[in-house]
Amino acid sequence: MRVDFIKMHGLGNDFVVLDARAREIPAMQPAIAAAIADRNTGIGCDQLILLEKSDAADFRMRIFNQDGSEVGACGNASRAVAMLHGSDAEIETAGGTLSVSPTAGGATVDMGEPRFDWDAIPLAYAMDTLSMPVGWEMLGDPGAVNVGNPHVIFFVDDTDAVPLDRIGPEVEEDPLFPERVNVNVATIEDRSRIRLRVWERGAGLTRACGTGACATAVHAMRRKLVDSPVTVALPGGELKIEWSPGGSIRMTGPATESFRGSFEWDEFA
Ligand SMILES: N[C@@H](CCC[C@H](N)C(=O)O)C(=O)O
Repeated sequence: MRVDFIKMHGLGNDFVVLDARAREIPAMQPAIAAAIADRNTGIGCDQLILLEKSDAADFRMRIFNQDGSEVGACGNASRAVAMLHGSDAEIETAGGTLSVSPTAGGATVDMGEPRFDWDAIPLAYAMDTLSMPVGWEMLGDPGAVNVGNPHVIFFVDDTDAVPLDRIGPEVEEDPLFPERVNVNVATIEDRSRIRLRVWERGAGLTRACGTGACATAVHAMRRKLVDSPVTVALPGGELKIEWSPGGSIRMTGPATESFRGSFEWDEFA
C-alpha cells in the first residue's frame, strides 16, 4: 500500500506527518515508526506524527519519537499540524486536549496547565520539583515540570558549555525518571529572554523543543527569574511563551512545510 506523507518542521525540529483522517493507513507500531524516522534507512525525522479521527476533539494527534516510543506531547508538531489544518481546532493528544490557532507562518497553541507534583512528572520518589536535591556532573539543582510530557530543567551559565550529547542520555535514563525525561539546559539572559538547548527523550539533541520551551519558561517563572511573556531562544529559532500561575501555557512560533511524498508501507512494516 502507498502512503502519502508531509515533511514539516518547527524551528528545525522535523516531522513526518501521516494523515489518516480521510484515508485509512495500517495500524502504526513503534518499530514501524522507528523505521520511518530512521535518518539512514527511512525518511528521517525527530518525530513521526499520525493524525486520526477523534470523537472527543476535531482530530487526534499521535506522536512517536525517533526511537518509536509513543508520547503525550510535542509543541513544535502542534504548531505544524495547526498550520496544516488551516483553522482553529481542538486536538486530542495522549497528554491532553490542545487548542490551536494558525497565525501567519505558524500558530499559537494553548498547551494546557503544567503539572508540578512529583508523581505527575513522574519521579520515582517524592521531592520538591521546584528545587530538586539531585545532580549529574556540572548540572545541579534542577526543577521538573510535566506539560503533557516530562521535563527536567537545569539553569547554567552557558548552555553551549554543557556536553549535552554525553550527559543528556545519562539523565534521560536515570531511574529517578520511570518514564525517562526530556533534558533542558537553560541560561537566563534577562527577565524577558531565555537561551535553551534540549536533549529530547527518544530523539536526542534537536534544533528545538516546543514543550521544552514551555516547561523551561514555566519553571523560570516559578523561580521568579523571568516575566510573562518570555522569549525562548533555541538553536533553531525563537518561541514566545506566556503563562500565569493556575492558567494554561500559550506558545507562539513558526512552522514550515518542507515537501510532500509517498512511500510503500511494506518497506517499513
Ligand atoms: N519535539 C517535541 C517533543 C517531542 C516528544 C519528546 N521527545 C518526549 O519524548 O516527550 C516538542 O517540540 O515539544
